Amino acid sequence: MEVEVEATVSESVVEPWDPASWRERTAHQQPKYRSASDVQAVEQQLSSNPPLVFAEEARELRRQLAEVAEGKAFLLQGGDCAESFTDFNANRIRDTFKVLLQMAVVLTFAGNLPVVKVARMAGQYAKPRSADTETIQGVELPSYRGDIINGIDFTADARVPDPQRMLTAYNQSAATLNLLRAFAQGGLADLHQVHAWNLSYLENNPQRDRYLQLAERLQDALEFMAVCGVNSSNTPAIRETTLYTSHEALLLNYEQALTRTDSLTGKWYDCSAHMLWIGERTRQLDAAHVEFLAGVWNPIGVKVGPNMDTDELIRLIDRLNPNNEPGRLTLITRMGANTLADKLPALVRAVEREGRSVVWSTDPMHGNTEKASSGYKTRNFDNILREIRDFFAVHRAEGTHPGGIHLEMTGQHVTECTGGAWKISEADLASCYQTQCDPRLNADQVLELAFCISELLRDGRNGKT
Ligand SMILES: O=C[C@H](O)[C@H](O)COP(=O)(O)O
Ligand SMILES: C=C(OP(=O)(O)O)C(=O)O
Repeated sequence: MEVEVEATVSESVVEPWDPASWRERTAHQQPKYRSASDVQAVEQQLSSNPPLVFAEEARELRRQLAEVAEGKAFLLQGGDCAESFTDFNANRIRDTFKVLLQMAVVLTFAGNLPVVKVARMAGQYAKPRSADTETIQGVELPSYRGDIINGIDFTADARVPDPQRMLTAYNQSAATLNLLRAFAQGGLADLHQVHAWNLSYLENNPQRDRYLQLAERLQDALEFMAVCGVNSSNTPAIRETTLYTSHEALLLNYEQALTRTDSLTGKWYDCSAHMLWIGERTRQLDAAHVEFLAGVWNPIGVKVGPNMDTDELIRLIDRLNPNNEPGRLTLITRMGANTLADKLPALVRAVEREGRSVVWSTDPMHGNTEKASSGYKTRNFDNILREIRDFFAVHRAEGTHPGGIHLEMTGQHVTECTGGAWKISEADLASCYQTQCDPRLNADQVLELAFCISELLRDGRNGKT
């Protein structure tokens, strides 16, 4: 399934960057399409389609992430493990939008820091896999690699990579982005709505009282401001928000086709999303994904797993952010609750020693995947929380800023991760297990986590470690 294009360019040779220069490198985790001419036709179509985002928006996100790098803001990044073509509807988009915003309100209020909101949405359609094939009851088929590549049904036909899927992903991303922009600017994000949201949404939530207390304090603050003449009609900051989009830049044919020169600055931007990241399986220094993202000016992220060593990290940082610009690069650690406290300090010290400016964010999901006895892939809430707590503790000890969190989550009431206040057990997983690939936190678990993180942020503000 995986195409390994021979590497022909050595790391030390500096070639002029071009959106196609990744094709000279080894491209991991790419589909093997049956017809090169069909792929080219789709690429051509995508290249002539309008960009999904505007370069200036990506620059604004970079400016905001620079604030995070300097310890003056916090990054909240989250959304589906993988978006789906069939479960594509307004309610799902709305529910994830709402839960992200609720989290952001909790974190802003407690942390007293602006929260930069970045959704894993409007383009998160491609998945790297551990194995090229999967076997069920003796039948072996190619792995599902995300709806942009092949189908999830376990049939030989569905698993054939189809380039036309890139066009569907583009169209659905455009529609998702359109709705997110409408929600963000059209009144759904009004802080006055916080009460309205939670009444139906949190009805049975064990955290309901804590959330209501916070919402009431927020309401008091808004009423006080209204008395002073500051309200939704004269202050957009109360009525509107900005939610940026992001996804793993995995399928490079698609990313290249959406890469454009910005008319204002003449620089290249990947206009498929505001922020792109490189996954743990594709971050090899001399390979295609690093080559591609090194050349675009979007803010970018890179996953940092437990095997990263300090030299490799510094070389990767220098390759992706050679001018050491704050806001350009987010390091998303995903080490596992049992490993992070051992591995992270050396990496943080090396980055500090070398004077590199990065945003440190934690993905507490990908290092904590386990298999339940029923066979479901799951993650336990306590392990997720433990990795987050250790992340904060390491950064507090090193005097650096625990800058953000990266979650696979949904606004739906799924049962994919065990634990949390509702004590989802392994036996409960079957009742609503809907993910395309990896287990997500559900709406209640996400909100519970937001309260836990808000306490960590508050402790930091009060100087506790
Ligand atoms: O989301 C990340 C990866 O795509 C996922 O964890 C891979 O899962 P696998 O190990 O089942 O292939
Ligand atoms: C594949 C992902 O993560 P990682 O690269 O860290 O495994 C992901 O975030 O979807």
